[in-house]
Amino acid sequence: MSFPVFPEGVPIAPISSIKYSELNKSAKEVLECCSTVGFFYLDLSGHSITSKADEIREIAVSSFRLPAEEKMKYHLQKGVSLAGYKAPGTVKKTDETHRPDTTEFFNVFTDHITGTTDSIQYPPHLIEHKALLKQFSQDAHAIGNEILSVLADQLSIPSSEFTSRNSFSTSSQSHIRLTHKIPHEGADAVGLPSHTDFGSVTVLFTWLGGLQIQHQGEWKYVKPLKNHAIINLGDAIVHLTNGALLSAKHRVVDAPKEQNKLDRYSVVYFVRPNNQVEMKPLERFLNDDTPRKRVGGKFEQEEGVVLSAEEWIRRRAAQLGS
Ligand SMILES: O=C(O)CCC(=O)C(=O)O
Ligand SMILES: [Fe+2]
Repeated sequence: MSFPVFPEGVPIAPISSIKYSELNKSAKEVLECCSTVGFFYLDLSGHSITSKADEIREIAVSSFRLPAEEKMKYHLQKGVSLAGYKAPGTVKKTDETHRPDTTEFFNVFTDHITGTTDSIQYPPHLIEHKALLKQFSQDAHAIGNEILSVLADQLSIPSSEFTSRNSFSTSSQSHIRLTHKIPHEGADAVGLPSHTDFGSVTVLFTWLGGLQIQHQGEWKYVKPLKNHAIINLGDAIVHLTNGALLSAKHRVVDAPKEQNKLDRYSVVYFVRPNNQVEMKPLERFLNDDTPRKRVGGKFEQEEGVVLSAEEWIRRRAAQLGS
C-alpha cells in the first residue's frame, strides 16, 4: 500500500529519531526527549513489528467497514473500561473550538488476547486475527519496556523499577488501539482533541499526517516516517517519577493538503502499569530537585489514599468521556 507523500510547506515538529538497535547507546538522548519534547521517533528498520503493524492496518480498514449498528454492539462502557469500540463524537471536547471528534476506534485489551483475564466480545472479523494481535502486543510491549528500562537507568534507579510494574504477563489496562479518522470537508471537526495519554509508554504506527504536538507555542505536525514508530510517554509514568518525565499534549487534526482526501488509520499500543501497582511517586523522586512536570488531567482524589493503577486509569479515562 502506498500513500500520498507528506506535503511540503506545513509546520513540522522537530523530533529526534533514535535507532532501536542503539537504544542503550542513545540513552541520554532518550531521557532528553522524554523529559523535554515528550516524543521521539524510534527507527525500527529490520524489526518485524513494522510489517505486523501494516497487516493490522489492513484488518483495521476492513473492521471499520462493518455497519455502524454492528460496531455499536461492541461499544466500550464509559467510566468502566476502555475495552471495545468508540464511536466518533464521543470524546470530551478539550480544544478551544469545542468541535466533536471524527475518530472511531477499537481498543483490544492485552489481557483479553493473552487470556490473562476473561475477554469481552470483539467483532469476529477482528478477533479472528488474535494470533497476530498477540504477537504485535508482545513486541510493542517489549519495546515499551526497553524504553522504560533505559529511562530508569538514566534516572539512577534499577532498570527493573519500571519494567516490573509494567509486565506483559501480569494483568493491566494495556491495549492495542486501531483508529480511523473519517475525512471531512471544512473546519468544523477535529480528529482527536488535545490530550495526554494515561499509561506508561505509547508506541504508535501511522501512515498519514494528522498527529500534532505543541512546539514553541504552535501546533505542528508529526510527520510519519517509514519503518519508524512514534513514541511518547503517558501520565502514569509521569506520576510515578513525580514529574521527572513528561507526557506531552497531542491531538489529531486533518491530514495536511492532499493527504486529507483519504481515510486515516493508526495502530497504537499503550503500555500501562499493572493493575495492582500503587500509584504514588517512587521514593527516589520524592526528595530530589529535578524540575517537575505537571501530570495531565487531574481528577478528584481522596487525601492520603493511594489508588491502584487500575482505578487511577479508570478515573483518568472517565475524564476523557469515551
Ligand atoms: O492516531 C494518532 O496519530 C494518535 C492517536 C492518539 O493520540 C491516541 O489514540 O491516544
Ligand atoms: Fe494519544
